[in-house]
Parts: sequence; C-alpha cells; structure tokens
Amino acid sequence: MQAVIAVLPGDGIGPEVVAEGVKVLQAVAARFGHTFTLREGLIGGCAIDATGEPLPAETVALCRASDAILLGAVGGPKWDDPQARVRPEQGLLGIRKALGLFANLRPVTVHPRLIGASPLRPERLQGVDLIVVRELTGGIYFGEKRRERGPDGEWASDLCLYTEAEVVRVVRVAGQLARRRRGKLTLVDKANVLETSRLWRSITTRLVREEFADLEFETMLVDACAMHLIRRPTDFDVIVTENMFGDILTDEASMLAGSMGMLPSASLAEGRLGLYEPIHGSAPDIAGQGKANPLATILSVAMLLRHSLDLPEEAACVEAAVATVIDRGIVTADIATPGQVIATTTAVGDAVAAVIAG
Ligand SMILES: NC(=O)C1=CN([C@@H]2O[C@H](COP(=O)(O)OP(=O)(O)OC[C@H]3O[C@@H](n4cnc5c(N)ncnc54)[C@H](O)[C@@H]3O)[C@@H](O)[C@H]2O)C=CC1
Ligand SMILES: CC(C)CC(=O)C(=O)O
Ligand SMILES: [Mg+2]
Repeated sequence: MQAVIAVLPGDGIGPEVVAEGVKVLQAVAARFGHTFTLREGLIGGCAIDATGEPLPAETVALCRASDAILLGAVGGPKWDDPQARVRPEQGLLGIRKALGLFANLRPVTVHPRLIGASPLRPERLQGVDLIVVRELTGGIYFGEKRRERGPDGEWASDLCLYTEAEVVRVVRVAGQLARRRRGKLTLVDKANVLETSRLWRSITTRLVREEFADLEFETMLVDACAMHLIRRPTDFDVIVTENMFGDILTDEASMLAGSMGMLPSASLAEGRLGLYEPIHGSAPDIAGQGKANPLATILSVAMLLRHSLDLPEEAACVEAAVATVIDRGIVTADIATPGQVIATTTAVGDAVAAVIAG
C-alpha cells in the first residue's frame, strides 16, 4: 500500500525516539512491500524557535494531508518562561483540537521479562492488560484560563467544561472497545465533588443501559482508582475518563509496564486519521544522551499501522519484534535489571528493525 505519514519529532528526546519509530516504519515497508512517504513538520518548542508559533499553519496542513501522524514530544526548560506568550504544549493541544482527536487510547500491558524489574509484587503484574480511553479535546486543559490581580492579590482560574456530546462520543469508543475485549468498562470520575463528573456519570450510566447493557460496568472515584491501579491492576479492562484524570492515571499506569518509555498511544477522530505518540514528555533530564527508551514510540507505530493504515499483520509483527528484543535483553536503562548490559536508544531501534527484517 501507499501512505503518507506526517512526522513531528518535537523537542528533547522527541527526535531521538521518533528516529527509531521511522526506522521501524522503513523496516515494515521493506518487509511487506509498502511505500510510506514520510513528511516532517514542526511542533512545540522547535516550531516556536523557527516560526514564533508552537503550531505553524503548515504543520496543520501537512497533518490534514496525511494518512497518519507520528509525534515525539514537546516542551523543555528552554521554553518554560511563565510570562511567555506562546508555550510548546499549545502546539500539542492545538493539533489535537484542530484534528478533532477526541479519543486517546493508552494500552497498558506488561512484558513477562519486565515483571522482575518492577518494584511491584510480581503476582499483581502477571497478566495486566488494560486500556485507558482518555477524552482528549475537552475539559480543564481547554477551558477558559484567567489570571488577574484583585484586592487580595493575584487570582487564577481554569474552567473545566464538558458537553453531553463530548462525553457520549468518547464513551461510545470505550464501550465498543470493551465489547471487543473482556467486556468490562470502568468510568473514572470525581462525582462526589465535581459537577462535570456528575454529568459524565449520569450520561455514561444511561448510555451503558441503552447501548452497552452486555458490558460489566462500574464507576470509580479517581483517587481510589489511583490506588486500585497498583493494588489490583488485573481487575481493569477498559477505563474511560476525562482529559486530566486520564493524563495523570496513565503516567502512573506506565510503571506497571516498567517505565514511561513503554506506553504508546493513539489519538483518534471520527475518521481514519490518527495521531500516534508515546505518552511521555520530552524528558530533558536524559535528552541527547542516547538513554531514551524508544519502545513507546515503536509501539505507537504499531498502533498507527493497525488503526490508520488498517495493517494488522504488520502491527502484530512490530509488537512481536519488540517482545523479542526485550526477551533478548536489549533494553535501555529505565527497564534494565541490575547488572544487565544497557543498550542505547539507537541500538534498541536497530534491534527491533533487524527482527522485523527477519
Ligand atoms: N506529550 C508531550 O509532548 C508531553 C510533554 N511534556 C513536557 O515534557 C517536558 C518534561 O516533562 P516531565 O514532567 O519531565 O515528563 P517526562 O515524561 O518528559 O519525563 C518524566 C520522567 O520519565 C523519564 N522518561 C520519559 N520518557 C522516557 C523514555 N522514553 N525513556 C526513558 N525515560 C523516560 C524522564 O527521564 C523523566 O525522569 C515538560 O516540558 C512537559 O511540559 C510532558 C508530558 C507530555
Ligand atoms: C500537553 C499535555 C497535556 C501533554 C501530556 O501530558 C499528555 O498528553 O500526556
Ligand atoms: Mg501526560
């Protein structure tokens, strides 16, 4: 097949891990006889430096003209000035909004060999296989922001707003996913305190009754969920939640898999176009040192192949190659056990590409 893929490396370790994702795409193209045309664009801090804007219009146009988008990460201390008019993160939020990428799928599985590297008890990690469906274009990250000075000094506010339509469409995605998996859906909210959460709960409960009565359905408060993710992670199948809760819970859940460098994601709209990125940020503390784990990005490539390009065999081939490379002990420091030889970012990507090549 022929496909155009927009590549947005971004900042920090973004370019390092995306280079390995691209390597894997090229290995897949060579093995299966596809033509992937890769077109690079600017987003985040590097885009601010080059154009003054975190999301140049050309980047949006490039993404719209592509079949899928592969993204690294944005941000870093260079652009952290609180007084700045533009911030790298606006580029990421902007592309999600511009393309209507409302459903962010973040799967969490644990490779057996990494169980030993985890500080968590092995019996709790055996068989973890859950997916968080995070609402991605609404809520507090997108609400009106205010910062003013009043008689008692400065004050600030971030509006958290959700409409019924926004909740319904993402819960439908989660419900359909649960039906194809183990049939369990968990709504995570803070309905004891937040009005937006009470809206989520009433809409989701009604929708499940009307359209997903075959599913096992439960609701859970977000603070309790943070605890249960560690205590009994195998009890979860599909979790659906609002933007900020999903953001925070998936950083926590990444530690079930061993590292932030292990969790991929797919950000989906109504059609086939999707944006694929690791859940982690630009990791300035390890940028430029060859230490970044590229597997979250490579597994995001697998999601790209499956969801946007409809290439399930190729996706499975990438996932199997990742498992093989972990089995062979070719891993970066974040998932290595004490005494294990540490591989560089490039060495891990090379190893995955070599397994795909056969
Ligand atoms: N999607 C995105 O582009 C995101 C961007 N950010 C931005 O990234 C910058 C850094 O934020 P942090 O809070 O430090 O979060 P981070 O996710 O970049 O890093 C958190 C910790 O995880 C480690 N880590 C992350 N990815 C890794 C990988 N692939 N391999 C090995 N270790 C990895 C880092 O070294 C760090 O110790 C900030 O500017 C933030 O705004 C944060 C989260 C998401
Ligand atoms: C700009 C932030 C919302 C990025 C982030 O932390 C994420 O999407 O996981
Ligand atoms: Mg995050």
